[in-house]
Amino acid sequence: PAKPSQRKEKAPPEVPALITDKERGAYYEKGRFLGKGGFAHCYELTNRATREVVAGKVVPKTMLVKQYQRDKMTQEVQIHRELSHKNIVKLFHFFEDSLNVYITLELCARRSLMELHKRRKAVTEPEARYFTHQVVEGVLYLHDLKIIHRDMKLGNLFLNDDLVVKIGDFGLATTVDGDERKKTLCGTPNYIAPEVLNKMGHSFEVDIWAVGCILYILLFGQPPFESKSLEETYSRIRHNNYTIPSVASQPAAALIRKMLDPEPTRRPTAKQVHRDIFFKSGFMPTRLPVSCLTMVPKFA
Ligand SMILES: COc1cc(C(=O)NC2CCN(C)CC2)ccc1Nc1cc2c(cn1)c(C)nn2-c1cc(Cl)cc(CCC(N)=O)c1
Repeated sequence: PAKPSQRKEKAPPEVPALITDKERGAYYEKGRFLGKGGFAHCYELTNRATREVVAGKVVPKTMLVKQYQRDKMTQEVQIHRELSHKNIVKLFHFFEDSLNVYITLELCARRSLMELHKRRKAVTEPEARYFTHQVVEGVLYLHDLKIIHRDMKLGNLFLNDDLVVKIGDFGLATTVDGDERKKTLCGTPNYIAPEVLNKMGHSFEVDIWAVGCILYILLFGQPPFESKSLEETYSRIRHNNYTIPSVASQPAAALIRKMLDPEPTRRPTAKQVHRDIFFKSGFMPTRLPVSCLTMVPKFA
């Protein structure tokens, strides 16, 4: 068997205590480990000069030996670095040293909607409106720029100290030229749309499908097509086999049904979702207390 040092995806990167961005003459002190995803490990990095704390994604160059791996990372950064919106994680810098490639990103100190979901399960409808509305504003910004995220999921919806939602991880994102339908997707989105499974070509509508899954989980505490096995989940997606609990409000049920329409062209655009009656059909908080991370809020 391969020696541990040769085992590819498991070896954590060798990360120097002081990380140097030679081109900019910037130095970062490595802080605590925040988590890992794909080939990347993420740490809190403190800029030595400004004392600003950022999220630093570190990818060992040993993971980027094949050209397609380098190309994928280059595309992720090329797309992400151009973005500037309150509901999109900011990408600050991208640099390398002899061992690793580094990406510095906006630190979201309250982690992501995944951790909130694990702790709270279903949240109140005002909270679901609050979070989903911000996700839709971020998706609207991306779609206006002809960018499809393609991997919208709770773990990629980061939360800062004010519980503002920030869409991150553009590892599966792509740009659309004209009316083309994308034929390939290298990776496995979490809330995968039927047209991707059926390889019928896909476009912006896959992000709307994912937002439908996200709203469903926030309101009902579990994914709409959740099953014991991936095959069973895929079968339920192909058959559009899900139910909306009777506790759902009519506007919530109607919006979810539209976003989870098996026919992509019948799904609402991000603009139409943004204007949907669901966001006006009840209280929409302008901000949330951090206590929402752990307990049901008492709205005055
Ligand atoms: C202070 O900010 C954070 C703290 C934590 C945290 O407390 N993680 C603990 C660390 C200790 N272990 C035992 C439990 C998780 C996690 C994430 C934080 N912030 C944070 C993390 C961030 C970002 C912004 N902000 C961005 C952008 N990309 N990533 C990013 C990148 C990777 Cl490769 C992996 C993960 C972990 C998955 C997750 N959803 O937590 C995140």
